[in-house]
Parts: sequence; C-alpha cells; structure tokens
Amino acid sequence: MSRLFRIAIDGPAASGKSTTAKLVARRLNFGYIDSGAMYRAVTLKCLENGIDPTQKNNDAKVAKLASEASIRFPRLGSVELDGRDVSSLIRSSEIVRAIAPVAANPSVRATLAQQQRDLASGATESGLSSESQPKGVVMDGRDIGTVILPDAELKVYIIADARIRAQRRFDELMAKQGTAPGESVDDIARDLAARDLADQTRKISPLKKAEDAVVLDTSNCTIEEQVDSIERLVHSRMGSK
Ligand SMILES: Nc1ncnc2c1ncn2[C@@H]1O[C@H](COP(=O)(O)OP(=O)(O)O)[C@@H](O)[C@H]1O
Ligand SMILES: Nc1ccn([C@@H]2O[C@H](COP(=O)(O)OP(=O)(O)O)[C@@H](O)[C@H]2O)c(=O)n1
Repeated sequence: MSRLFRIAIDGPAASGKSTTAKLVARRLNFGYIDSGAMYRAVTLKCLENGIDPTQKNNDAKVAKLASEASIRFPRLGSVELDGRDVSSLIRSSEIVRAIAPVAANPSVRATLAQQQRDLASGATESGLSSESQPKGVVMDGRDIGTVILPDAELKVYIIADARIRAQRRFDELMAKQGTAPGESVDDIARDLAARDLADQTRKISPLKKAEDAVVLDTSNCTIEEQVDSIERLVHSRMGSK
C-alpha cells in the first residue's frame, strides 16, 4: 500500500480546524480523523461510568476507561463510542468542563496517540471516514503536527481572533439549539481562553505551532477560502513530491 498524504491541522479552540478539515477531506476524498473527538469520547465514557476526571485520584480509572474505549469514525464527521453514535453527545459543555485532565493524562494520550497513528497510516481501516481507498488523511487537534505526525506532508496551524472565535461558537450553539444559548459571547470567550491556556501549558504534548507549519488566520476568511488555501497547498506539495 502506498503511503497516504497526511495533513496535520492544529490550533486553538474554535479557530475553524474541524470545519476546514472535514471539507478538505470531502473535496480530496481523504479520510478525516477528529482527534479532539477522541478526547471528548473518553471524557464522555468517564462521566457515564460515574468517574469524574477532575478528581485527581481518578487518573488511573480514567486511563483504564480510555484503554477500553472503542472509538470509530464510520462516516465523515460522525463518531462512535463502543458501537454507539455519540457525535452530538460529545459536544456538550459538560464534556468541555471535564476534558482538561483527560487531555493531560499521559496514559490516555499514549493510548489515543497509538490509535491516531494507526488510523493515519491506514492500518485501521474502519477509522477512515472516506469512501473507497483514500489517497490521504486529514487529522486535526492540538499535537498532530508536533507529536502525532511530525513528518506529515503538510502541517497547517489555524488561528483566529479570540472574539471572532467566541462569536462563531455562540452562533453555532444558537443554530444547533434553535434558541439563544445559556451562555453569552463573553462567557464563551472566557471558556475558550481557559481551555487554550490549559492546552498550551500542560506538560505533555502542549498546543504549539510546529516550526514547519503554515499559519492560516481565518479571522477574515470565508470557510471556502480556508478550504481553497489548504487544497492549493496540497496540490503544490503533491506535485513536487
Ligand atoms: N471562516 C469562517 N467564517 C465563519 N464561521 C466559521 C469560519 N470558520 C469556521 N467557522 C465556524 O466557527 C465554528 C468553530 O469552527 P470549528 O471548525 O468547530 O473549530 P475548531 O475545530 O477549531 O474548534 C463553527 O461553527 C464553524 O462553522
Ligand atoms: N490532539 C488533541 C486534540 C484535542 N485535545 C483536547 O481535547 C479538547 C477538545 O478538542 P476539540 O478539537 O474537540 O475542541 P474544539 O477546538 O472543537 O473546541 C481540547 O481542548 C484539548 O484539551 C488534545 O489534547 N489533543
């Protein structure tokens, strides 16, 4: 099997990673691996098993549940945990509040890192959410270009102005719920800033730009422009291989 073209996308919360990654995958018929969804799914599994990851003495239990979790991406943008579709459940604010200690747990990261590398190499067929033999994969998260796929063919670091990110998350919640969310744009901005700080300052695999990543600021872009930029980069690198 020839090696897949791997696109690593990292960046702070709500900068546009997953929207862009999904659309790039669809256009290029690549697989898409949402690594953040894997941390979210482990957090959900903990909460459903009565284990609160924010309690320090639960670290070993959290690690065990992570090792037992079966996480799959059966279709573009959908996530299965232990055979059940959890695509919506993992997006709740309850998950977001409990996720930092899950993401900082070295055993959880080791378990998920192995699965992520297997998915990106095509070793785990069931994880690739692209129809028929994809030529490449797109994976987004926080440590993809730095730790998971340090030799990815293309690395992109997506950023956007903090206020714009908060407004976009607010609009997203409003569209999903059909009413104004319980949180204000300011509340969301505070949550995003706290999560980015936790992601940037944790000891293991912190969020940072890989030296060779291309920075894409989406503050003043349309979604289509973001996708176009990445598609152009892929074509130019594929052509020069
Ligand atoms: N260029 C853009 N213009 C407007 N909205 C955007 C743009 N890029 C992303 N969004 C929206 O911003 C929100 C956060 O994007 P998302 O892809 O979920 O970010 P991330 O995966 O980095 O957390 C989503 O609702 C998405 O549709
Ligand atoms: N590769 C990754 C991906 C996510 N994560 C963690 O998982 C959380 C949720 O990731 P996400 O990509 O779903 O979050 P959003 O940017 O979509 O809000 C992040 O805040 C990180 O704490 C991580 O540690 N490493």
